[in-house]
Amino acid sequence: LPESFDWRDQGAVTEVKDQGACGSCWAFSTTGAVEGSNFIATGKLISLSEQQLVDCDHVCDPVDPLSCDSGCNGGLMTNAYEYIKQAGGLEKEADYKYTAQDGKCKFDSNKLVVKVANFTEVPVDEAQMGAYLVNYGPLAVGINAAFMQTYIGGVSCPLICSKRNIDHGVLIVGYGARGFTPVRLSYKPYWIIKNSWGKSWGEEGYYKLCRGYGECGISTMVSSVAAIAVID
Ligand SMILES: CCC[C@@H](/C=C/S(=O)(=O)c1ccccc1)NC(=O)[C@H](Cc1ccccc1)NC(=O)N1CCC(N2CCOCC2)CC1
Repeated sequence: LPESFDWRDQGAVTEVKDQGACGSCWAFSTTGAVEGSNFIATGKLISLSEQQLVDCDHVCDPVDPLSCDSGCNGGLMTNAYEYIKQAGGLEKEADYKYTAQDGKCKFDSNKLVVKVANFTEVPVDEAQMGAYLVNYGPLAVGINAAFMQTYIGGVSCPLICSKRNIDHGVLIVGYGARGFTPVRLSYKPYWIIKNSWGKSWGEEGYYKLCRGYGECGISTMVSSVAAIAVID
């Protein structure tokens, strides 16, 4: 496994987006994972529609039927993958634009560009997450975002970030480690996380979270688009 890896260097990640005043983080995490897998499968980077998920995806979690995807009121990436499989795929961002509010479903099956054949939940520990990332592409993860609101840059490693209150969906696009020094005292491995709160948040929209401690529950709800069938 390489010491550091970043899917942005391969051109597999679209620009940082902004969900606005709408609890649709789950939809951005999902499109990010599908955009990455689609790039790996086709070499083409296509920005995909979160609004289609916000308006049209009301899939419920099979385990917890009360937890259904509900647009600006929250959702789960694993439910969203199921929706994409059932709906037949996703439209481009340009064809189904983001409005940051719940709307009537305007799905047009003639405009599908990407079809998800299958997805996997990644039940591994943080050490193996790097291998999944390198092999399958960016990972959609749930995280406790308590310390993200005050984040302004650098490697965040909050000591008391609960692993249980997972409340935000984001995308791991890579990993690295600050401080490659012989003494390795300041060696701080981190995950490179794409957020959906605009480019002015964090480091141009990105969050660096320390790696190896299961920080903020980063390794508890991990999923990736294992198999993607492409249209066009
Ligand atoms: C109101 C939902 C807010 C939204 C994210 C908003 S946010 O703006 O990114 C943000 C997050 C944290 C701090 C501040 C701001 N969070 C979610 O959608 C998170 C994302 C997530 C959590 C756990 C694992 C994976 C992904 N999902 C959730 O919070 N849930 C899934 C849907 C569920 N509902 C059940 C009843 O019907 C309505 C929906 C509620 C729990």
